[in-house]
Amino acid sequence: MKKLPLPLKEAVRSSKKPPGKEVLEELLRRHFGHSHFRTKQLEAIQAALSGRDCFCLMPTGGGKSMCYQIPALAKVGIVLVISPLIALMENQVKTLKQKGISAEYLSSTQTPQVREKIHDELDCGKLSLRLLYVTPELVATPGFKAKLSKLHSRGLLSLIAIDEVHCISSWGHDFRPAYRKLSSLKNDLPDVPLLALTATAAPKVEKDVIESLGLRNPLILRASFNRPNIFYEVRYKDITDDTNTDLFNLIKSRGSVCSIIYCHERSTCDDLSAHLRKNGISCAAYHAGLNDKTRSNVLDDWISSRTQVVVATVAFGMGIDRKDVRLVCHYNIPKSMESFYQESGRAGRDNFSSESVLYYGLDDCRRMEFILRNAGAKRQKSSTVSDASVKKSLADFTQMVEYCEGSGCRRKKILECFGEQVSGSLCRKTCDACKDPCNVAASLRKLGHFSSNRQRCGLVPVFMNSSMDFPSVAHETEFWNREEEEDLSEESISVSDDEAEVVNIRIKPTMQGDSRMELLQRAEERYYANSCPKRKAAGLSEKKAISGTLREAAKQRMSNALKQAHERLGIPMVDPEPPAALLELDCYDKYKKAGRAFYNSQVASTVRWLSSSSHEQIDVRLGALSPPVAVTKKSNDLPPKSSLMRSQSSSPAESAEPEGESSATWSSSEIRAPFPIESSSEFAAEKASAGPVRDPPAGSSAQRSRSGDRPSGSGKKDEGRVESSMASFPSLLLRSSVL
Ligand SMILES: Nc1ncnc2c1ncn2[C@@H]1O[C@H](COP(=O)(O)OP(=O)(O)OP(=O)(O)O)[C@@H](O)[C@H]1O
Ligand SMILES: [Mg+2]
Repeated sequence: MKKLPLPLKEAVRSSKKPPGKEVLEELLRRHFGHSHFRTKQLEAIQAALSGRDCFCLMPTGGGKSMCYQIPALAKVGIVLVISPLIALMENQVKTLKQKGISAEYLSSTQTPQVREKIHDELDCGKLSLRLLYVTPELVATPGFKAKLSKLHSRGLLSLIAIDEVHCISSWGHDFRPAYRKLSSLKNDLPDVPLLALTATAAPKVEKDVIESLGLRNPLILRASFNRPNIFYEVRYKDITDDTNTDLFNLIKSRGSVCSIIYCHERSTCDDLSAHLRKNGISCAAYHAGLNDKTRSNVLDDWISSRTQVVVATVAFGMGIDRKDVRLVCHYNIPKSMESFYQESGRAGRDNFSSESVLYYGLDDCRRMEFILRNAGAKRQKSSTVSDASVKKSLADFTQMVEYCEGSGCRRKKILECFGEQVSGSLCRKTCDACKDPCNVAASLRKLGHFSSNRQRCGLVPVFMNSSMDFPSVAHETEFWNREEEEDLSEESISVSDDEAEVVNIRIKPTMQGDSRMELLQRAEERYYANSCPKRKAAGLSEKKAISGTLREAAKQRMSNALKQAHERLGIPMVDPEPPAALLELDCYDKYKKAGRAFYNSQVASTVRWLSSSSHEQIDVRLGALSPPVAVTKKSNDLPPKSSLMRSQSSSPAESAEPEGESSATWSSSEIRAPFPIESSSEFAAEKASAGPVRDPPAGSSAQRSRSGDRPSGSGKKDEGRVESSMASFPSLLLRSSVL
């Protein structure tokens, strides 16, 4: 419901003198229901109202938004808020409107009509809009710049607030190139005050922000980074029997509280989420490999409490605005205290007691170290990063390792990393080291034994013991290919940026199947990127291409998920590989043209689906995917091997079984698709040469792999076949093992 303008507000807005504390507190109470300002809010507001530039550093959840929302109510004209995320803008505008405050946002996601209406409002004589949220990309456009100049010349632009301003600095953790374009604001609109807001405390970021924006004699405000309502704890993977079980027990023991679990890798998110769900926890994965729709559904479900736990990469980041998150777990060590603080800080934004639990593992630690080295080495090649920045990344990471491997107060350690010197008594037993020092010391002793045993066994020492100068293994590690997200809209980049997504470091003989597969996949992707121009010619960029190795890895994941489904449902276990191949093929058929991101997303959702579906549901789906089954006397009523080696058909005309195929063999020891898979160039070539309806030669890959190809199950040739709907999930598994 829209509130009538307050007489107070109108008086304040028309006055030339900046309002005093009492008046501002009254606005705070009247519009937001809070009785007093938090630390530094009042100073920031008064700076903005007096026309002074201000750099405001406040912790996550500290109340930065209020620093520009109150000036919008207290001064004539509008406040322009530059924000990196549409989701964030939407959210704030919605909340403000609910409070009767006139606010809008402009973005490409809105309809032309809505945008036009906002522009009309900006152009009209009597402006009622108080806050306008925009992206940095929009601010940089000449059209919008002209609009701002016009508003300014009419005396209607009272403040420009730049939220998440650390995005301007490549030293920050969320560098966003478009923020750089904001540098011209001060020149274009010199007498409009700028309010720069961030929770990123690195002094280098602060300097960079002030210089890049050209802030003039800014008031610099820094609030304490202490989050007294968060309890900090570290658990040690290497001395824990089973981390997944430990994590499950932790979540269970807290009841159905809203939680976030951060992981480095997308596949870990999918698998961990499936594991927790299997054990009865309402849970979903969130990462940049999922399509926009899935991500937005996951977010909606979590925000509205339909899902309790989100297992996410760093893509679940800025703008996640749920205040009652009670538990944030890190399944892998973050790359810096900065990242850890931001992520763990998503707990307890409502100031109620919350927890941060970090699972520290020596392998994770080594992995992250290598990644940081390699990322630096890679960027150095493109000469954008100096050796100093690699050293800085490693130094930042060392702080994180010290946090985990130290026995002192965790809170003190965090605050020291942000330059705050505090006494140990500040914590009041709100971290594991202060609450139970003996236990932490004992864990660290065990970890020490474990680590020296590893070294005796010839494994490389852990980070804290390793030299900063040991030979580079950069070529053995690789970041997740971030560029694959390029086709997402520029405005949603921050949501999709899994910066710390990592893969395993080196192929060791002991490496688990999935890790090996992932590493091989990267190698294959690199190979294609460097040496396969044919793919480009075929119209499939290498960034989007679905490699054979990726498909093998996906089949392996399906196979594991099927095994887990079998355990969960108590179905007799047989070879899951053929049904896994069918499920993978289904994903491939649907998304081969859309590209890798969509394919990965579909694979992940199938794995999730397997983790929660009933026997009947799986049965029906596999039945629909499986080819017709031939009943032959020769094979003791088992279907011929060929029956699992074809895909579905929608066209009876294309259904005749090639004679030669019935003798094809199936080896359960290797993962195989139900038929040979055409390469993308083959696919493109066929597309180019084939007519709309054409029967390819019997046995050709085109005939076998085209989505919809399938023997009819009727006609003379197919006598004795039974329809695929009769093939049940367990029987499919059983059959395949015998075959
Ligand atoms: N003076 C205040 N008194 C009580 N609550 C407040 C006050 N100011 C802000 N809040 C509340 O604090 C919460 C966090 O505010 P806000 O979203 O502005 O934080 P933030 O600093 O922008 O955090 P982030 O860095 O995560 O974006 C909100 O629920 C807000 O209503
Ligand atoms: Mg904020």
